[in-house]
Amino acid sequence: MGYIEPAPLKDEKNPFEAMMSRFHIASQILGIDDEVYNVLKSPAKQVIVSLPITMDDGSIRVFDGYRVIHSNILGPSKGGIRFDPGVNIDEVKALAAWMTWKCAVVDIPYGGAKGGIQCNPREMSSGEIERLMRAYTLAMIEIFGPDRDIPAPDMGTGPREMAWLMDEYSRTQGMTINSVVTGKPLVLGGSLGRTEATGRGVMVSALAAMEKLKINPYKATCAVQGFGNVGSFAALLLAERGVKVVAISDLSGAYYNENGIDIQAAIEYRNGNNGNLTGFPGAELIEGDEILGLEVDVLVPAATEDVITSQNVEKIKAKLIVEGANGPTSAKADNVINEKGIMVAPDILANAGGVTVSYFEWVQNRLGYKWTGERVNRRSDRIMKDAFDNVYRTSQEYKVSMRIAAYIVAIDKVAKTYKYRGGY
Ligand SMILES: NC(=O)C1=CN([C@@H]2O[C@H](COP(=O)(O)OP(=O)(O)OC[C@H]3O[C@@H](n4cnc5c(N)ncnc54)[C@H](O)[C@@H]3O)[C@@H](O)[C@H]2O)C=CC1
Ligand SMILES: O=C(O)CCC(=O)C(=O)O
Repeated sequence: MGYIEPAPLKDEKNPFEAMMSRFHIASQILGIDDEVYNVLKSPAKQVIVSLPITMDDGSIRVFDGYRVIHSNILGPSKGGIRFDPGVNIDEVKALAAWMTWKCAVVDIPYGGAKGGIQCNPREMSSGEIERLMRAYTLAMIEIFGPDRDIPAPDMGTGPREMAWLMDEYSRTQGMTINSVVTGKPLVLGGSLGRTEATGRGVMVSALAAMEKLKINPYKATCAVQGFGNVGSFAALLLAERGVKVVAISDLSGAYYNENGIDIQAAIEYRNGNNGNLTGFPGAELIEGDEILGLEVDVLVPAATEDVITSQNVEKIKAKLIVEGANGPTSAKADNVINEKGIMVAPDILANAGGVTVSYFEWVQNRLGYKWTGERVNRRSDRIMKDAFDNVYRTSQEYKVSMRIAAYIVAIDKVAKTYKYRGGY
């Protein structure tokens, strides 16, 4: 490959730039040719829609909706839908590309996509959210499809929203097509294990990394930022394996207990408290950002992008970072982390348990058959562990960080597949 200037990092907190900077480094190491580089860096399709919704008070509000398909080289594109006030096109582009790399790292036959709506679901009624989800589905009717593009949950969405999407899509087709979306409720063809899957994959990655670092889980401490789907299950499953989770956090603040937090109690509290930890009595309230600088063995950022940046990376004391969130670490912070010798199980590896079980859900829907939870967990654990070992081996072989190694594994697979397919 001829020398290609890396996209200059104009804005450290721009997730697409962060993705591109790692993509560039790994592509250079692999020496992929210019043609493939240019194909892989460019999202295949970007769709932006305006969604007028009748609110409960009778007024009409217009929401911006996005879907970006980064690549369908490995198969139909796959990726979640985010409901958050911060959603924007650069974020969705980065998240879509990360899906491409993630599916390749765990070797499942999907390309990458992501969608989102700029909205605040915490301030909307269930009826307003349902109308928004159905309008978004109709606007994307030409994009979605069980062999084209298959959405799933992400921040701010869950099984309820996926059920509405499946129903709206099925109405337009005149029959029930449950394989158009994953992360559905069990009664609609959801898979056992999908709700916990991303957190479970984080736990498997964390234990695999602790083994390499010779950290005994029964003597280890951990802090988990974000207490939604990913963070709460990661915390619960790590605690079940002996790790002392001393801190958790969400948008309401961070909660610290040096003796370890009862995670099951925290989940029950959150579920009965409008989905957040405000007033959680099992720990002391500390400043939200303090969670990143705690004296712990393992740090699990499981909230959102760019929480670890050049501004706060020096404060990190953990020996291991396991990224439950997508893009929690900025590209600038990577250098400091590497200099400090902190191991990172990167997002495109550590949080791939969710899409892995989404794949199992899609397979089950297409077979019209249900797997047991035991089968789902056994197979996803094996995929996650094999992927971890592969990325670790690659990092040793190329003498690079686990993050760059994960990109090398992914780009190599997608680039080779592109070459075999040819004809572009
Ligand atoms: N749900 C899934 O299956 C997957 C999610 N992810 C990623 O994991 C991350 C979290 O997603 P979910 O758990 O699904 O979302 P969620 O909406 O269920 O939970 C997000 C949690 O993070 C908290 N949060 C948001 N911003 C925060 C901040 N600045 N500081 C502290 N806490 C904050 C929220 O209060 C909430 O507790 C996102 O980056 C998402 O893209 C990655 C793979 C799959
Ligand atoms: O389950 C899926 O298909 C995608 C989940 C997701 O959006 C992600 O891994 O970031």
